[in-house]
Amino acid sequence: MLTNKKVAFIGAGSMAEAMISGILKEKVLLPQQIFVTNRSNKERLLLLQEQYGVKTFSNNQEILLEMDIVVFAMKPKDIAETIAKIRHYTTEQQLFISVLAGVSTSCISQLLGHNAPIIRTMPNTSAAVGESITAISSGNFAELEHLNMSEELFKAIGEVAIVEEEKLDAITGLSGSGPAYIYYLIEAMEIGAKEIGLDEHLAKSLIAQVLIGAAERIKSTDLSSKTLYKQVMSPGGTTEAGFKVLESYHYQEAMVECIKRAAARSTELGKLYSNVK
Ligand SMILES: NC(=O)C1=CN([C@@H]2O[C@H](COP(=O)(O)OP(=O)(O)OC[C@H]3O[C@@H](n4cnc5c(N)ncnc54)[C@H](O)[C@@H]3O)[C@@H](O)[C@H]2O)C=CC1
Ligand SMILES: O=C(O)[C@@H]1CCC=N1
Repeated sequence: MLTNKKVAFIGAGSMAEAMISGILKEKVLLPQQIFVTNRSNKERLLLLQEQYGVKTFSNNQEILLEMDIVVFAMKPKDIAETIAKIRHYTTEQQLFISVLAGVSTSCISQLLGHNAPIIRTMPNTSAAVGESITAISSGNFAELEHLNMSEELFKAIGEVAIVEEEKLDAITGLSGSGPAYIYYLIEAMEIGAKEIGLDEHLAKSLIAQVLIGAAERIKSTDLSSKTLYKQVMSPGGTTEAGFKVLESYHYQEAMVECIKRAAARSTELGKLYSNVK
């Protein structure tokens, strides 16, 4: 479906790079089908050009008219300004894909000023190792073919879940930001490991395998997470002793509130930066 399609990435940050590297690794697109632009950092574009063989462009927005798909990969705060600059080089025949937190497809439609199809998505940085979970939703004016094309693109960087757009803010708070919560946990486990005298490299590999094992387990069983952690916990044993400390710090409540706050922030970002009610 993506054969001969030209895809432009507007914004060459970490998310765009994670996507580009996965897409090329899986040969979903060839380097010459990918065009990337960034606001100011020319070195960044050069680096992507050298590393991935993709084409880059700047100050040449006319080239956008040749694109079949335009991926918005800048920060939400930059969406209105970006679209104001490029909208004259866009058409209703193109597909627009957004990875932006919070920004709705109706907002993007209004900023574009025409009825091009828009797909809103929420990947995560595990895309860099082909393990993103990307939620994709069919937004304004999008047909099944646009959803299918987007699905093909995002399957290159991991798994895909097709959802309704109204779920996207919640998903952003859970799985878009999710890798950061896990890395924070890992950092804490690393500090703990050091304090009990374990070597840094050994600790890192132990922690990584604990996470991989737990993730595989949760995917392959119908048992609840509660049952799984209870299976680890022997009465009067080590895990129970550790859990008592976690409970005294309200660890679980903190994570619940963290996810709720991140999801609410996604909604706020949409309102803050869209300039559209
Ligand atoms: N980093 C993450 O974990 C995830 C990020 N996202 C979303 O992806 C988007 C990008 O995030 P990151 O890659 O982390 O940000 P980033 O800050 O690394 O990259 C954004 C890039 O966009 C460029 N940019 C801004 N305005 C532009 C314009 N008018 N034209 C061309 N380039 C422009 C900036 O110069 C910057 O290099 C955000 O909207 C974020 O909500 C979504 C899922 C996960
Ligand atoms: O922190 C953020 O706003 C972005 C969206 C999801 C992950 N990173």
